[in-house]
This record gives sequence, structure tokens and C-alpha cells, in this order.
Amino acid sequence: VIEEVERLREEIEYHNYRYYVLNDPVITDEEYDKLMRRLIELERMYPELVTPDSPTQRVGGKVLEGFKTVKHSVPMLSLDNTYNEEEILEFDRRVKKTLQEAEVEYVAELKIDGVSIALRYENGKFVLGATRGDGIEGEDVSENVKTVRSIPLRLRKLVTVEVRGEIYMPVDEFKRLNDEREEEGLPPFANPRNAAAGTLRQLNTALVAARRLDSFIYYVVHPENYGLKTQWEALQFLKELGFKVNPHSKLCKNIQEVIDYWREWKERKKELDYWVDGVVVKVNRFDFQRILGETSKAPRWAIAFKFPA
Ligand SMILES: COc1nc2nc(N)nc(N)c2nc1C
Repeated sequence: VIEEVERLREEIEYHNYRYYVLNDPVITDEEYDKLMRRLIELERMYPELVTPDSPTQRVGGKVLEGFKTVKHSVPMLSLDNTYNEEEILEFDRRVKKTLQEAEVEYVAELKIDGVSIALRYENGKFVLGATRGDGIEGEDVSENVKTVRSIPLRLRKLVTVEVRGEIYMPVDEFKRLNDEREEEGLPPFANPRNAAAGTLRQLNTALVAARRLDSFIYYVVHPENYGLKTQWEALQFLKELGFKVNPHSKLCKNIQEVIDYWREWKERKKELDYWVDGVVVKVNRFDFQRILGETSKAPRWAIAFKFPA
């Protein structure tokens, strides 16, 4: 039975990955449900076989007392903001001056308007999901994070790693939820970020599972431990591990390409089914990031290039 349970878990998580991360399922929903029903049945018959990272934990059902506080392994920083091209050129000048470099590559990533999240995995298994909190410590929202289908419970490589990203509520889910709240005489959420934050703070995990939260992961903690030399390599590494990584990130040869990217997405953002409030611009090479360092609240090697409100 243990073999069957283990095989079922691998198979279910694989199909979950294909559907929610690759958006490219290879079995029907009915076949998927059949596998899941079989696993739920076996875990009911043999409760001692249940593991915290079993796909059955994704459907929720626990009502928590509260959230434990958890200390971040390294502080979760925020970002300085810029709102216009002149300021982003100034950022580039500062970076080049400090680095004494004539040209610096950047990675431009859409800034998703969601909730920051830190995810820890031990030997490829999900062990913790924590909110940013005050940057030094956050809330352990692991049970709720497990219900976010695009967040893997098992990585495709059995590494011990912490990653960070954004949990967000897709726009069409936000609209559906507000319609539902209106019918129930509840006040609507002001925007998808509040809806995602409010959902993650729910103590009833089944309620979280009933709402379609999604994720984009963009950061590897201690990337040097995995032989990664640049942010661009880190994004590829995250994809290889099985995370959902935003497909629109761009490796920019210089700051002009960053500005072109920002102009392009200022117009194109309405095509997206999630809210973005700007572009995060990051110096690509990690050795340069280490030279630039960070202030008490934000890295000097990254900046949020916001869209006009
Ligand atoms: C390096 O620190 C960060 N990187 C980020 N990257 C993206 N794409 N979006 C964010 N919201 C973000 N936020 C922070 C603090």
C-alpha cells in the first residue's frame, strides 16, 4: 500500500504541475479526480501514511487557532521606487559608478501586485510558507500556501532551498469573489492584492482552497549555493525546480532596453489576468549585487520602476 500511496502522490503532483504551472495538462480532469479520490481513500484507511506534503493537504479542511511567527533566514527587503525615466537613468548612473563598469546588464521583471511569500523546501519537500511581516519575521501560513495549486509541494530536484515570490489573485477570480461577497452582503475587496492578503490570513484552510490564488516565484535565497551567478540563471533554476515563473521577464543589455520594456508593458499590462504596478529592475550579476549591497530596507542593486497610477 505504501508503494501505491507514494506512486499516487508523485503522479498527482506531476499532473498538478502540468496543469497549474505549465498550463499544459496531459490527462482529463476526471482522470485527475479519480487519482485524487483513490489517494484520499487510502489515506482515510491508513491515516498513519498521511504526510504534510501529500497532495490531499491541498484541499484544506483545517481550522487553525492562529499563525505562528517565524523568523526569516535572511531579511525580506522592500524596494526603492522610481516613477520616471530620468530617475531610472540616475539609478543606472549610480550603479555604474559604484561598479566602475561601462555597461551593466539588468533583468526586468513585472512587479505583480500581490503578497510577498517565502517558501522553504527540505530535500525537495515543502516545509514552510511565510508572509513578509516586518521583513525580519513573518507569519507561518504554510497550511494556506499548500492550497495554492501552482506552488509545488515537491520540487523536481530534491534540493534544500528557500525561494521567494508573490501570491496573487487573478483578476477574473477577484471579480467572481466580489460578486459572491456582494450576494452575501459582505463588503467587496478594494483590489486583488487586498483579496489575496485577506485570503492568506484566513484560519479556515478550506475557504482558502475555495479561492483561486496563484503565484510567481522570482528569488533564490543564497543562489551561490546552487552555482548560480546571475538573476537570469536563478529564474531558469526556479523553472527547473517546478515553480511558476513569470514568462515576460527580460534580460536587458543596458538601461535603455529596460526603459523600452517599461514603456511596452505600461501599455500592454491590460492584456494580463493579474495586476502589475510596475517593473522590478535588477542588476543581473550576483557578484555585482554583492558589491552594491543593500541599505537597511532595500537593495541598491534593484529598484521598482512604477507605472503611472
Ligand atoms: C529582490 O527583491 C524583490 N524582487 C522582486 N521581484 C519581483 N519581480 N517582484 C517583486 N515584488 C519583488 N520584490 C522584491 C523585494
